[in-house]
Amino acid sequence: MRHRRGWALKDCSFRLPAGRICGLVGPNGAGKTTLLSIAARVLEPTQGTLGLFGAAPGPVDPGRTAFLAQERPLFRRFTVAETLRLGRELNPGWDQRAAEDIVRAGDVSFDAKISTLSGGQRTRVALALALGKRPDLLLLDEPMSDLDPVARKELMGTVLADAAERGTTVLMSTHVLAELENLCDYLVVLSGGSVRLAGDVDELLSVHTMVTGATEGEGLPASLAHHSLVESRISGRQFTALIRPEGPVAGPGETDSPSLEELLLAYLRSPDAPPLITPTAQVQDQAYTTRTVAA
Ligand SMILES: Nc1ncnc2c1ncn2[C@@H]1O[C@H](COP(=O)(O)OP(=O)(O)OP(=O)(O)O)[C@@H](O)[C@H]1O
Repeated sequence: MRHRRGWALKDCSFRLPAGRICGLVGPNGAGKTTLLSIAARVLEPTQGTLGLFGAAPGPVDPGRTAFLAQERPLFRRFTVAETLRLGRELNPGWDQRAAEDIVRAGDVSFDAKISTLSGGQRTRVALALALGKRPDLLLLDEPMSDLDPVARKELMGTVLADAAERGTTVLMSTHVLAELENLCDYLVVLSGGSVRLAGDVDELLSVHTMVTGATEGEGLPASLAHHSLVESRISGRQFTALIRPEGPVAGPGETDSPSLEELLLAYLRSPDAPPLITPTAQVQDQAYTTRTVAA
């Protein structure tokens, strides 16, 4: 996706298997909203293609995708009840009860006008609208940003339970790294419009190792040079490094598995680290990658 100021997304190819809950992480301006908007067909990419639901790129039933956009676009003059009614009339597979349950759980009045709702309440209604559609693909742009901690847990629990029951694929951007651990089983990290990391969370964690120990001289131990270095920090005479081992990790220092938050922080701090796209996340079919959509 190219804007007048330059590329918002470039060399951005990955595959998200069906039924996975995928966290989309990256610094401000990395291209997360752009990617979600392309997936939701709100934006047409300048180049490249998007394939949905295992089909070759082409028209898809818009009812199969729901998008919770960052600005939560709702009609301000509608009441909550009218908003849900709109959802019901526009979507053949609409589930009124599921949508109402989400609104009710937040004690939001069905008679309240959207313009009078708080940011978090608006997010709740927008999420009710998205989940009421019963989508196969749920695209969430920073769903937790204006929710209080209790509402976050409750609503993300609803999303997860719903996805588990119906096999929904979820792609969710967030800056709340600590909470991703309990939410996602798949991950895409963007930086500068490109994919830095993509794949199954367990697989990504298993191919990385944290090493800590005493520095050699003032730097990292020479033995670490045999591995791919993602990030290292030196504090006094101690170092901490996140590596992708290229064999057994020998030499001084203790090794440990990184937490998901440690893994993500290391990649976010080091945009020049070598990218890693695991085999399940690689695009196999050339048709998905090269066709020019619009001049
Ligand atoms: N309509 C536009 N015109 C010009 N540039 C744009 C436009 N929309 C987005 N961009 C640029 O594209 C890049 C990616 O923006 P995007 O909103 O996708 O980032 P993001 O990862 O969602 O950021 P954030 O975490 O701040 O929400 C940014 O550099 C942004 O300035």
